[in-house]
Amino acid sequence: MTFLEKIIDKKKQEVAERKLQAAGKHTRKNPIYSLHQNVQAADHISIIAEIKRASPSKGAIQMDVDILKQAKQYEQSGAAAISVLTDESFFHGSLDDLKAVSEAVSVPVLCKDFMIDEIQIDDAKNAGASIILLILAALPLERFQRLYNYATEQGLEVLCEVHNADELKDALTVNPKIIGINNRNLKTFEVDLQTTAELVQQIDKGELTIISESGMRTKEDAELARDAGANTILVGETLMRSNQVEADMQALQVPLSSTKGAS
Ligand SMILES: O=P(O)(O)OC[C@@H](O)[C@@H](O)c1c[nH]c2ccccc12
Repeated sequence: MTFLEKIIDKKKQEVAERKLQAAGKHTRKNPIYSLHQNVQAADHISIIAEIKRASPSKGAIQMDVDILKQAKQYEQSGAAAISVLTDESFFHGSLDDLKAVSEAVSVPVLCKDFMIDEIQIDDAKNAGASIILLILAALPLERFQRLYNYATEQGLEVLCEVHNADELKDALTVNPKIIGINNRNLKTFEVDLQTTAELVQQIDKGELTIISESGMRTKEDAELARDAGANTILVGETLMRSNQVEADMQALQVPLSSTKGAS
């Protein structure tokens, strides 16, 4: 069984238990913000900065992080959105984290979880998310399409995450505005930044938000993503371990017009 399969099995149990509880009260306090608009307006690579205490591939990253302090630093450093891991069992996050962050900042917040059911989308919206994640590797095509439509009907943006050409082809069936290319294979945890370059070629970019996700550490990595054709990067571990978040984010926000070939 791959890790992704283990996570999805557990998620199915959690969703079944969740459905036995009463519907969540509508306690959302913040408006919905648009990542896509932020990205289109920027003249540099946009950053989705992630709050991630731990992960199955890395174990503990920063368990005792002050998430509000971290989120505000991300916002002040120009984050186009903030990603909050909400999975409890494998990533030590929660919807309470997402709610706290959403109420503390004025940028869109991405609910980073393994979505398999509409009820998770309702809960994410209720907690303050502006964007949800749908992972093609974790969903049959028809389920992906339904969840995509459901989330957009709720006014949320959807990050459609792919890792190979087949998943990309499936994602494109919904005409997504936001495509994330995960450089980390969620089945093997291997990271290869070339994944972005290989898959971007197969997208008619137009006005899409194209995110290179995972394994971003340096300015050179951001330049590689940009030169491949991405306009956004999603950065977790590097920023969680950084003791100079603002400087690191500055360095990663490389200008969008590549200077390649200029004399
Ligand atoms: O910490 P990194 O290598 O910067 O990666 C961030 C992000 O891409 C990663 O957390 C991620 C990408 N897709 C996911 C799906 C589920 C959980 C986590 C993820």
